[in-house]
Amino acid sequence: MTYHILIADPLSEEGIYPLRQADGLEITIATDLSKEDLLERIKGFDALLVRSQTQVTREVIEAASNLKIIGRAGVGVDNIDLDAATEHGIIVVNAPDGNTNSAAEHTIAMLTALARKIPQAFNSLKNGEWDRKSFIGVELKNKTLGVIGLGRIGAEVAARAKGQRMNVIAYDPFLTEEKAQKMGIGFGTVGDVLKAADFITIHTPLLKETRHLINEEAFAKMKDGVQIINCARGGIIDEDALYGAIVSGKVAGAALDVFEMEPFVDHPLLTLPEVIATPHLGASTVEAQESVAVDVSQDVVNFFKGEAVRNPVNLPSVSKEVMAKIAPFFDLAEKLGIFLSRMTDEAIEEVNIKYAGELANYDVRALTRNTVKGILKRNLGNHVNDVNAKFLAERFDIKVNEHKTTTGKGFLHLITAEIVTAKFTHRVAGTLLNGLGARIVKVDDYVVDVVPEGHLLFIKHKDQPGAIGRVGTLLAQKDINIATMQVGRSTVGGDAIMMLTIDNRVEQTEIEDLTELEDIYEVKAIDL
Ligand SMILES: NC(=O)c1ccc[n+]([C@@H]2O[C@H](COP(=O)([O-])OP(=O)(O)OC[C@H]3O[C@@H](n4cnc5c(N)ncnc54)[C@H](O)[C@@H]3O)[C@@H](O)[C@H]2O)c1
Ligand SMILES: O=C(O)[C@H](O)COP(=O)(O)O
Repeated sequence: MTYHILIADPLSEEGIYPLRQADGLEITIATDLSKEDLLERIKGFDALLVRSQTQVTREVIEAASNLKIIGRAGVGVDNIDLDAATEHGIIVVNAPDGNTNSAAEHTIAMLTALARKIPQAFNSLKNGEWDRKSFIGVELKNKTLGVIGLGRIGAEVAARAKGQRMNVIAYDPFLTEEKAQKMGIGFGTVGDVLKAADFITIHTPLLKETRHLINEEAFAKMKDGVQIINCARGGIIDEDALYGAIVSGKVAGAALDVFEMEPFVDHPLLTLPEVIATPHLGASTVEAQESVAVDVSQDVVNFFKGEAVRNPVNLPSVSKEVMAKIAPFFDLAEKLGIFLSRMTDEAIEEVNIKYAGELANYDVRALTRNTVKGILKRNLGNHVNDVNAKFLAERFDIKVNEHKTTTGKGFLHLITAEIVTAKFTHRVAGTLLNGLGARIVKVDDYVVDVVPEGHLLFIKHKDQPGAIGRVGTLLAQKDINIATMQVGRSTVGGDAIMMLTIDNRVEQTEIEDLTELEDIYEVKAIDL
């Protein structure tokens, strides 16, 4: 099988080495595609790799009928419609760590250039002037740097600013007093940071909550003569408000690497002498480009090899340690879902998944998604996958609940999956037995011991002599070999079940014939 990869923004050739090395991947590099060209060409591709330039809109995703993975060689995924990708079961991966250092260094370069008016002085010199009066700067030492967003880049910038003997104050919703103390910085609300800072640097993602976070109202709270740096995302600062604040003298300078509309070449802000700017170069170093391209390429290779990706954006990421604990249960979790989906033809209203024993100590959301995927597969086939399983469950008004208890109920680990319909509740439980592999150990209230593999028949019947024999005889007449058989009953002469593993898939007519046998209530064929 060959997977087709489209690289639509320039990526480091050294960085895409993992893709070049992998078997079964065919790479097409086509950068600077127009929107129309991308829409036209995307159809044939299984993977799309981009930086921040290519806009992966819902329209693009809808046109991409084969697309399985989008790789963003960088951090920001605001150019990718994540909801559309999730709905279409397309996994989005990024490279969150590879350009942190470069972006932090660029921010410090911008801060220093801004404080000392280096670009303006250089321009003047290039124009044949020797002007030593117009470019009086300010020192960074003892000034306060306000950092809004203290994630990977914000924290690196804060550490470097301390090296410049600046005081740092930060706001981040995840910043605690203890952490701030450890870092040797101050912390407060956004308002506190805006009020205290001589320089303000922004390092948040662009989200609904951060769009125009720095607006007219925010400028009003700042010190007179404040200077602003934005190496995060355009749109976090309201550019019209910034223009007004500079013209009014409130803001003494701004250093911008990112803009609301990129490319950004013809904007009033660029006419102001107080503004210095670079064309989104924060991550543009040899090292960062190689690093982000390697990370994202490796995830694409992992994905097509069926292995876990390291940096999923539209799936919760799971640490290596947790992954090692839960990965052996992936297949069982999905099979419990498939099993349950065959237990009823009614609309499922609720899914409850209970983790007992050691498993309850881990983040098992990936297993829950697998079970939900198994349940939905009956009606959705390959349209459901890990990425969209929970989204699709929500769309069908199926509530999914996860429960955990560390008491193993006699097993080291036990997963019990349950579906609730308007009339019935069905449940199936499974475990992994040391050295023996997966087992289904309970179906509804009946204890069984069945390998979840191949073709199963689940038969409900009356506990009467002859019932089991009649089933065996009919299957023999149809030339269907029984590999294993388990029986269980609630009370003598009451309801009972048979669980058979058979060598061939049974046809619908054969199920109907079995159902017509005396004392047989219900027959379900389950292919795992
Ligand atoms: N200019 C460039 O070329 C360049 C390069 C790399 C990254 N970036 C951008 O830099 C930004 C930061 O990247 P990162 O890797 O540090 O991301 P990160 O996820 O590590 O950090 C972002 C931080 O912002 C915080 N945050 C979210 N909402 C906030 C709010 N309302 N107020 C304050 N803080 C808030 C988060 O809690 C998080 O700690 C992103 O927008 C990314 O796209 C730009
Ligand atoms: O979010 C990012 O990683 C940066 O903005 C870098 O974007 P780029 O890959 O287009 O340089």
